Amino acid sequence: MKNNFIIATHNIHKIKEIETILNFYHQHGVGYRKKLPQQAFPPESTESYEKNAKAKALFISQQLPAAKIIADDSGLELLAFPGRYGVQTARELTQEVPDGDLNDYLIHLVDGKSRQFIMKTTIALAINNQVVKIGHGQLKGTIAHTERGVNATGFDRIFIPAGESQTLAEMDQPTRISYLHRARAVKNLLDQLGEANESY
Ligand SMILES: O=c1[nH]c(=O)c2ncn([C@@H]3O[C@H](COP(=O)(O)OP(=O)(O)OP(=O)(O)O)[C@@H](O)[C@H]3O)c2[nH]1
Repeated sequence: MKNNFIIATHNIHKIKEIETILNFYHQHGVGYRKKLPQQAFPPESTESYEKNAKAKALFISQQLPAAKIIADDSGLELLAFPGRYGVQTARELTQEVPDGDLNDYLIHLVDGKSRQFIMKTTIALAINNQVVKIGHGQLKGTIAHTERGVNATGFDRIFIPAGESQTLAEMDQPTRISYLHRARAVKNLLDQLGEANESY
């Protein structure tokens, strides 16, 4: 069955990526701004991806109770800096690199150190003010020495999945999607709903 999901986030890049991922799995999604005026989401906690994803999904579900609301929380974990980023990635990176180039910053942050990272996503589905499913996804790999690839933007230009030599942005779309932390979380959620099988 093709589901119509509403994506609860203020991040337009995230909306586009989740729309693409859902289409890849023969599903459909649009940002909440297609249904509601812009909202001020409650502040995120520092405790867990799951708590933040649930809070964002429930916040929009309260206003659109009949809809299937999905929200994710994602974070970067670096082996070289175990205490940094993670659930606070958006806040910490915004403070450290206010208007700058995040990729350039990360490339040099790990110079001379372990370049290994894990990107994690937790995605929550809320319907009628209740969280009904939680999906998880992660990608392990290394941070490239320079940005590479034109098939995607953002971290995809510096993330090299473990066992690969190309960045995500150098890969074709099906291969790239198979590695994306957010796509893996969406797939995990759809699997739980019985909506994503290998025949797609
Ligand atoms: O290039 C990227 N590709 C990605 O795939 C990705 N995933 C996360 N991030 C970064 O991590 C922060 C936390 O993300 P986050 O889940 O807290 O979302 P957010 O605060 O931007 O939006 P919202 O969903 O909370 O409204 C974001 O701001 C980005 O700096 C990414 N950057």
